[in-house]
Amino acid sequence: MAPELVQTAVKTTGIVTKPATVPSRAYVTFLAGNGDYVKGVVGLAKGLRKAKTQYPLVVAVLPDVPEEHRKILESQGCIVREIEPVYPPENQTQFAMAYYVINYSKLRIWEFVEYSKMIYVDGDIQVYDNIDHLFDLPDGHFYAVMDCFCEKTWNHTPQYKIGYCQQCPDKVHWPAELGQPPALYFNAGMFVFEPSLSTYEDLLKTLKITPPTSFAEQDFLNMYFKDIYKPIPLVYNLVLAMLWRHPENVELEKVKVVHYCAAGSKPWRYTGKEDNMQREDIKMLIQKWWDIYNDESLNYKGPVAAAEADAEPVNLQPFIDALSIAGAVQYVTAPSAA
Ligand SMILES: O=c1ccn([C@@H]2O[C@H](COP(=O)(O)OP(=O)(O)O)[C@@H](O)[C@H]2O)c(=O)[nH]1
Ligand SMILES: OC[C@H]1O[C@H](O[C@@H]2[C@@H](O)[C@H](O)[C@@H](O)[C@H](O)[C@@H]2O)[C@H](O)[C@@H](O)[C@H]1O
Ligand SMILES: [Mn+2]
Repeated sequence: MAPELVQTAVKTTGIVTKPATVPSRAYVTFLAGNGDYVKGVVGLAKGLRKAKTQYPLVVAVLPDVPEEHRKILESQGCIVREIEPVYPPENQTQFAMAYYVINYSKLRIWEFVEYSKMIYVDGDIQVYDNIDHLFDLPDGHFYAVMDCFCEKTWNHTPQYKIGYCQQCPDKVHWPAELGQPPALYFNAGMFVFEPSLSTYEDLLKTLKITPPTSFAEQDFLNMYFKDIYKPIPLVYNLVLAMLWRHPENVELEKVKVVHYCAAGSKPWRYTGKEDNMQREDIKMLIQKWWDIYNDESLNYKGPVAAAEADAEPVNLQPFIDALSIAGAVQYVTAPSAA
């Protein structure tokens, strides 16, 4: 696959720069641990195939992802790349919800400079329609969908306490005495970005002097990209809580990307017991995820098989004859046995 070849070239020269080649694009996700998130990534790989994306899926794996899981992902056509964990400033992680600290490691994807543009998606995201057109968005910006502040995971914030949410800024106005309303804030489960070594180095340098906060790398990325962030429609990352917090903003039949981030909504762990998990739309979306995960016709068939599946059989003999007559090709003949 071209990206891997480019990647090898970059590694061989040792000079990691943006190769002056045709822009290369890929989806990228992040996998940590030896648990069941690997099912999320398998589902994502099959969903992207069903949506007929023309780009590969790179999986940035932490060292604790077992070889068996890596093989499963490679068998589904994923490009598996090991990354080192990224930890926030020493002994300050108590400010971030422990569950989220591992997500700082997502920052390593800015180092994937063999790709000119990437779309990051969490492993608990499913892509139900082709979104390749997002790669054509103008460079120089950070594209992501706005988040919602109404779930109790936000109960430590002033906006939650006064009932303010950017999804409905006219419902509860931001009080002047609190100063400026919060800048537009994106959900970091899906975003369109340009890998860059200078940005990567600056991200890590800035992280070293930025105390962790509740939503860990999501807060950090919102702070870092505040000036170039451009919201994109929620059809590109439906944060499930929007269904019960802001139903007036959701046209479910138009949604292209679903983010299973609400408590209890990870399809591969779904029990239906948590709040909102018995909703008909939630049950439909869980089934929709499983239909893709269980669809064997969506399994990766390999580059050759895939090419053969589409190509007419070709008789290469006339081509070889023409080449040998023209003397264009000096076939290396095996040395005589004598
Ligand atoms: O044990 C874990 C936790 C998280 N992740 C990865 O980190 C992402 C962010 O975590 P999660 O989606 O659970 O956060 P949420 O979007 O639910 O807040 C996941 O989608 C996975 O890609 C993982 O691979 N293993
Ligand atoms: O590490 C912080 C995480 O923050 C985000 O999840 C949050 C956010 O969506 C809140 O709005 C929800 O209330 C909450 O449940 C959910 O976990 C990203 O989806 C995830 O990838 C990751 O960056
Ligand atoms: Mn997620």
